[in-house]
Amino acid sequence: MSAASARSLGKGSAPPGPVPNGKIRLYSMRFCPYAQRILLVLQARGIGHEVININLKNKPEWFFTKSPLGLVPVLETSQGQLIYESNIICEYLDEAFPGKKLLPEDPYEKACQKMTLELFSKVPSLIISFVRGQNKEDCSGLKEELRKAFSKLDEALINKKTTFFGGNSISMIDYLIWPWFERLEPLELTECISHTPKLKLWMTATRKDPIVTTFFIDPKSYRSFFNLYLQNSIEACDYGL
Ligand SMILES: N[C@@H](CCC(=O)N[C@@H](CSCC(=O)c1ccc([N+](=O)[O-])cc1)C(=O)NCC(=O)O)C(=O)O
Repeated sequence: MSAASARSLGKGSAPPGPVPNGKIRLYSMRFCPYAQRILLVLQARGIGHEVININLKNKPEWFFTKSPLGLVPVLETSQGQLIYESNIICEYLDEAFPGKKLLPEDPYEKACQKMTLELFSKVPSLIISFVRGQNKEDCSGLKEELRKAFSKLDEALINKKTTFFGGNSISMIDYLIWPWFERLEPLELTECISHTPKLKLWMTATRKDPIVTTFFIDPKSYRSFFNLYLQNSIEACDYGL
């Protein structure tokens, strides 16, 4: 369905042609947690797509015509429409394509998923600060902030009394937050979930989801990627290919 594992395009590459009819295109990067959200949703919804990986350390000149901030992920439709910001892309995909939705129809249940996303909202910046600060500074403050955010998510699961955040089957909110949980082990941050038993059970259940399994990357590859990324190596985005 896609070429999610293709080498990335960099400076000097030819701009890609229009998106074929009946397809949708994702501009991605293999180790990007935000882009992983989109891959999970595309796969879960069975949406035919293609993937173009972007070398974020050597961006093609044309990429800024697709993404005003030069960030992945970006979605492009066959009508040339461009959509960026991972939350917005996921909601668009869920609405634009027929079939069983990942977001609930019920307005209250939908609001609950958005509130859970708010509880999670500090986690990506805390984790990236930890990645950047590792080996250089005392990260105990960041870890404490992460533990607090994870406690809130644990409480949400306790109150809901379900395996997943939206009920007893996996749904949009689980896919939106999972990519950062996948990175806890390679970053040696699992101690930050030691006090959250329900969240740990959620992680185990989510890790077993066949779609999550399809896009799972092993801890060693993440570590190698992070090392190269922090050195600003132009090989980082293609690590392992
Ligand atoms: N709101 C946006 C954020 C998008 C974003 O920031 N994209 C990064 C790529 S992600 C940066 C990255 O590679 C990375 C790797 C690992 C981890 N982690 O383990 O937590 C976090 C981030 C980027 O393109 N960046 C390009 C650029 O900055 O020039 C959205 O929701 O779409």
